[in-house]
Amino acid sequence: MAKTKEKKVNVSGKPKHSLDANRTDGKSGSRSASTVRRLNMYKTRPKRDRKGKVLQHEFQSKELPNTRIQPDRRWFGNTRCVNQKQLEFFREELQSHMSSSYNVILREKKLPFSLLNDHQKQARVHLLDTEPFQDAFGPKGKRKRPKLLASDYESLVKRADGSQDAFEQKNDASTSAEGVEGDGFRDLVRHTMFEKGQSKRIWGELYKVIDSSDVVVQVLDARDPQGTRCHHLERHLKEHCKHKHMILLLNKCDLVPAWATKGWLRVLSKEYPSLAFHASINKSFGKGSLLSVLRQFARLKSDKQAISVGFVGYPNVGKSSVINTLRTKNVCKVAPIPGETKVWQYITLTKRIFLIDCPGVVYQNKDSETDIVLKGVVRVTNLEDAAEHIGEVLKRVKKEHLKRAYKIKDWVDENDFLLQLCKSTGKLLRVCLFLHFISWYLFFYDHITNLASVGHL
Ligand SMILES: Nc1nc2c(ncn2[C@@H]2O[C@H](COP(=O)(O)OP(=O)(O)OP(=O)(O)O)[C@@H](O)[C@H]2O)c(=O)[nH]1
Repeated sequence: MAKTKEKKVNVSGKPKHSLDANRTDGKSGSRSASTVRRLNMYKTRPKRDRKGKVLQHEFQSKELPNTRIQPDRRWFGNTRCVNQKQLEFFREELQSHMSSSYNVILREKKLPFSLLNDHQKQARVHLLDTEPFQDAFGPKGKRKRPKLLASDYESLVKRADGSQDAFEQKNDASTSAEGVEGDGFRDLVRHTMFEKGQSKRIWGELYKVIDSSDVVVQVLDARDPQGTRCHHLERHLKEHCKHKHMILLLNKCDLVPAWATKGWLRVLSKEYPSLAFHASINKSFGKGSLLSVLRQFARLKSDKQAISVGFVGYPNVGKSSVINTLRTKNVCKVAPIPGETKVWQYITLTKRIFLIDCPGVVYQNKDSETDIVLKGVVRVTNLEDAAEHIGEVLKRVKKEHLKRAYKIKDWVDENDFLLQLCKSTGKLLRVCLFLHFISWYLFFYDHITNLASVGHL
C-alpha cells in the first residue's frame, strides 16, 4: 500500500517560512517556481576571498565579469544634468523669448532663471581681471590705495574751479543751442501750472499701480503718440519687472484719419502689442480686441486667481474713459480737463480681471511750455496768455486745413491770423485789448531791463 503523505499541520499557528514550498497563501495555493527562484536569489551570497573582497557574485555576468554600472547624478535626487551646449542653447532661447513682447513665459517659478544671470555673477567676481594677483594680494606696500583726486586743499579748490568753469561753458552752449533766453527770466516766471503731473505724489501713485499690475496698458493719444509715450517706464519694466506685460493703446483714434492710425500701429507694434481704441460707452472701437487680449492674459496667468491691469499715461489721454468703455458704465470720473483722476482706483471687470485707474503722469520735464499746452496737460482756461502758443499750432497744422476750418484766405503771422479770425467771428475788441496789453507789457519789460543795464536798478 502506498504510504499517504501526512500533511504537516502548523501546530504552533505561526506563519510558515517564505521559502517553505508547502506554504499556502490563501486561495492561490503554493508559490510558483519563479517566485521561489526569486526569493532564493535574495539568499545567495557573493564569493569572497580570505580578506572579504568580493570575487564574483552569483548573478554577475559571465561575459563581462568586471562590468560596473556607471554612477549617475540622477540616483541622488531630482536633478538633471545638461552639458555646456545645451546650457548655451537654453540661455539663448530663453533670452530671446523673454525680450520679445509677444511671448509669455509660463510657470516661471519652475524655470532655472539663475542660470541666465550666470555671466553677471562672474563679471563681478573676477577680481584678477582688473588687477594682477601681486597688486591685489601682494605685500602691504604694493596694495591698492584710494585714488584721491586732490592731495591738498589748494589743488582741491583748483579742481573745483575748473569743473565749475567747464560746467558753465557746457550749460551756456546748450542753452544757446536750444534758443532759450539767456537771462533765465523765463525760467523764474515759469508757472507751477506747467509742473502738473510731475509731483512726487503722482509718481508714487504710478509706481503703486505698476507694482500691483500684471499687465500695464500704456494709453497714448493718437494725435501725438510719441509725445505721450514714456520710454523711462518701458525701460523700467524691461529691466526690473520682466514678468509684467505691456500693451500700447492708441486712444482717441476717432480724432485722426484711419491711415494715420494704421501707420502708428505699424510702428508701435514692432516693439509692443498695440491696439487702436476709441473710448465711448455707446460707440466704441477696439473694445472687443482689448477685452480678448486681457482674457488671454488672464488665461495665461492661470496660477493666479485674478490678474490686475493698470492703465497709465499722460493726463487727459483718456485712461478713465477706456475703463468706462470696458465696463459700459460710468465707474470712473471723466472730464475734459487734465488731472481729474487724483488717486489710483480699483475696478472689477470680471471675476478674473481687475482694472486699475492711475492719475495722469507727465514724464518729460524737458518739454517747453508750448509742448505742455499742446499735449493737453494744462487747462487752457487757466493760461494767462494762450495766444503765445498759437504760432506753434500754425507751424504744426498744414495751411490748407486751417484755411478750410476757419475760412481765412491767407495770413502773415500768428497775430495776423488771430486778427482775421476775430474779425470773422466778431471778437475783435477783445483781441485789440489783448494786443494792447501785450505791447504795453513788452514796453514796460524793455524799460525795466534798460534801467537795469544803466545801473538804476
Ligand atoms: N474724441 C475722443 N475723446 C475722448 C476719447 N477718450 C477720452 N476722450 C475725452 O478725453 C477727455 C479726458 O478723458 P479722461 O478719461 O478723463 O482722461 P484721463 O486720462 O483719465 O485724465 P486724467 O484724469 O487727467 O488722468 C474727456 O473729455 C473724454 O471725453 C476718445 O477716444 N475720443
